[in-house]
Amino acid sequence: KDIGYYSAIVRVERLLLAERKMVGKVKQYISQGGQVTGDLRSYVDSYDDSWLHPPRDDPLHFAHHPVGAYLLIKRLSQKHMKGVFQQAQDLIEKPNILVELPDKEDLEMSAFALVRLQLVYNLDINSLVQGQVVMTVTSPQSAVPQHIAVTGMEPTLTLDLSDTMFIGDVACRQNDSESGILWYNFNLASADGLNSRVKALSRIASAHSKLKQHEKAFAIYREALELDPDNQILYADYDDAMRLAALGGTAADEAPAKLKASLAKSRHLCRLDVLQNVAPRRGLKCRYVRDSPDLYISPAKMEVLHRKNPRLVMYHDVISQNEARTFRSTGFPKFRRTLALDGKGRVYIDIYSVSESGSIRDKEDSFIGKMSRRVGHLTGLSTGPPHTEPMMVFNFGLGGAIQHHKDYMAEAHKYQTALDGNRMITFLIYLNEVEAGGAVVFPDLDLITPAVQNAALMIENLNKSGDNLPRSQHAGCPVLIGSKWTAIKYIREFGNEFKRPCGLTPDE
Ligand SMILES: O=C(O)CCC(=O)C(=O)O
Ligand SMILES: [Fe+2]
Repeated sequence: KDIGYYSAIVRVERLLLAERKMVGKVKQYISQGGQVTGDLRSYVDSYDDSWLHPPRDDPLHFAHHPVGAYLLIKRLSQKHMKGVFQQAQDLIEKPNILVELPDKEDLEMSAFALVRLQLVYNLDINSLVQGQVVMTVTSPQSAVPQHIAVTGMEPTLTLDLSDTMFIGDVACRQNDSESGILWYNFNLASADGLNSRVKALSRIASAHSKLKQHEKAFAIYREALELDPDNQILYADYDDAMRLAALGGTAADEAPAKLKASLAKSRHLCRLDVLQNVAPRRGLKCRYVRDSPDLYISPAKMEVLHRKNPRLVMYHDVISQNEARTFRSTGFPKFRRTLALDGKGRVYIDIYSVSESGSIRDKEDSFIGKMSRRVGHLTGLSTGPPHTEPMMVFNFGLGGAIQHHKDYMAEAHKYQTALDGNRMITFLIYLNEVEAGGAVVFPDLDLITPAVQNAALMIENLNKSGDNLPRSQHAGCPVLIGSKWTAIKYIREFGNEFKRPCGLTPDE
């Protein structure tokens, strides 16, 4: 599937609105004495009315909250919902509310988004099941972990034991058994009877077995068998685990070690960003630049974040609120799942990098052409033909992020860059404000760049001699609350030989 509800939050927003509209209309119809089928009736009756009245400052709040988005997708991915929506549509005729409903993959991947967010931000699962986003922070100074609330409690956004069990199962299926155990442990701690206790234990044991922690797995199977000595399935599972251990491993490969290690590189910066923003943001240091004649009338406000190797500059107010909106609506119809590029120049889906994006050439759209030229004016570089990449517009998905990477093409697939030269400069424009998460971080520089609406981040990927700057590697932190939109213009080397000539020394 190349689009999905989990891979762009804007789709969840639209789903939320479609559902809200449908429920409102049906309730009105019923209150006027209209008759509806049982399915439709029980659906609107069980719809939580507080979802009809979101907080005034964020009408899309339930799509912007990770638990809200998960619950919405869960509710509407149930098989009978298609029929329910069809019935509602027949009653109402106009306006058209029928939308493509989420499917099993959307549900699975929105559960996995919760796994990722929990992992990256060290979220407290006991709080998350009550709709509260709370980070667990362990500091060297104190033995007791501290809890820092990012959002308040939300009684309408609660997860039950079947949700946490499902989320644990999804984590294990996506080869993150360590996270799976955390979620199952919640079930174990909240088990209210023998059956649920045994069920949680057997899931935990099987996860340990997958992680090749065989002794631990055996001990937990034995604990479960003591509670439920006649459970034949448990015996069979225990047997399987012993056979696997004897064979020296498991059939399924616990693969994400590499992915998780790469995640760990930027994780502490992502956590720090959210923690800093719980406290008031620090003041910014700006200066005005007039590097190009086009900027004499309206100079750009420029903030140097890193002087060299690589040079990183934040330009403030490069677009207006209206232009940000036009960017978003121009990009959306072209959206497809963003693919990652491996070291050999092949594309693949990275389950830890979730966004959708679309690319638009300057010639295709006059607004985009105008924005490209503005990027040219701001950077003093050529963004026009013949050597240019189309503008890219992104919206991140649930827990959407981008794993750390370098924007230039490495040696291995230089052939891809032969026509236009390598990606010399990345110009990243923030099209909205993200409530929590979504910062761009530079692990080698220990630097967090905040997402500031209408501002742009300029990243130098190559030095003036065209050498790669590996310290430019960066990651986009997972979106914790809100929705993240960006536009990116990658500026190539060719066509800019005279605008950005070699420096006086090779390392400039
Ligand atoms: O938007 C972000 O957070 C970073 C995106 C990025 O680095 C890229 O697409 O090259
Ligand atoms: Fe990048």
